[in-house]
Amino acid sequence: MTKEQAIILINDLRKKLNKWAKEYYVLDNPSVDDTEYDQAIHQLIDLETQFPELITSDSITQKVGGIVSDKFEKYTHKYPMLSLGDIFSWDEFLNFNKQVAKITGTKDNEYTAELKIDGLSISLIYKNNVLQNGVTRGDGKVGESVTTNVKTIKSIPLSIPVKDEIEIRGEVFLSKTEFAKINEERLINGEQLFANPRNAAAGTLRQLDSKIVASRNLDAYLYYYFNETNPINTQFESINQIKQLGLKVNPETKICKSLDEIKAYIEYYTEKRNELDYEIDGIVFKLNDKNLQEEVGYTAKTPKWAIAYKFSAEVKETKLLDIFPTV
Ligand SMILES: CC(C)(CNC(=O)c1ccc(Oc2ccccc2)cc1)c1ccc2c(N)nc(N)nc2n1
Repeated sequence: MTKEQAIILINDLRKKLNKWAKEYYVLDNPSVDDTEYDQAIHQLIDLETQFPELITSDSITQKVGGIVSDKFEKYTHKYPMLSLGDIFSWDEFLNFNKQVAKITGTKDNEYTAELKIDGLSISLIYKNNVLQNGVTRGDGKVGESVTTNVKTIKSIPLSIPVKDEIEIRGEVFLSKTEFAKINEERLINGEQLFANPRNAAAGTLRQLDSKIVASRNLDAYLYYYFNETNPINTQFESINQIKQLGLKVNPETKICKSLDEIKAYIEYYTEKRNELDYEIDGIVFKLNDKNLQEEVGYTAKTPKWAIAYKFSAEVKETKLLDIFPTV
């Protein structure tokens, strides 16, 4: 095969594989079966092995990991990764809304409601269409560059169809199903078990061997979009834009236009959380309008236009007999 023929084949395979990967890992709606996908990826790997000069950093073959780092480089966030104030009751939410109303002039504020995934925060920097960096939150100002590991997360695309420099942030997590699989394997190998999906995700993302990271199916839901060139006016539109770019957003996200809708959302997910295949530790409410967000402003560490409504820590049912077998 000539190099020219290989270039045509490689580009066709990459286009197909990127589309199929997005359908499978982001939209959870595959259009081809695993066999067809696996055949195409092996054909691409063979071609890239024959013509290594045709390998590009955003080729899907680069998502399989294999680089072992000795440490992670520090990375200073262009904008701080802020944290959230916590509340634990409906009365506290009413008080939060009252504080916001002092600035916005109305108690009928429009909020987005977003599930608070129990994972770890990540910041993705794309420039010239390509994923340049994946950085942990760290202390909010300086994080660790875990780009090699982030690239192995199947639902995070290595390229997006926009050239601007864009920062997309969200939560990396392990599903309950994946967490159980990993701990089962560790039990068989006599390794120490992870305490919960959050610890397992954090331990995995900070693995120095990206092959191990690729073997554990980390996932991510993104919720923060920042594009200096083309800013977006509402939080809900930002999430839509993230989705348009081919990244994964949480499908339970809604706009709440009244206190009744907010109360209903809280009640619904307080029950429904046990049915989700990922752990959540609360709900994040954000003033939807970005101009109002800037008016309400920030404290040193948190926005004053967002709040985390935390669920009471799950009380694991423990039977008395488990504790006092002689009872
Ligand atoms: C709201 C924000 C704190 C993100 N926002 C920011 O980090 C942020 C950072 C600088 C901003 O603007 C500034 C720029 C320069 C200086 C100061 C602020 C604005 C927002 C946040 C934090 C955790 C979240 C979580 N676990 N789940 C969901 N669903 N949403 C979350 N949202």
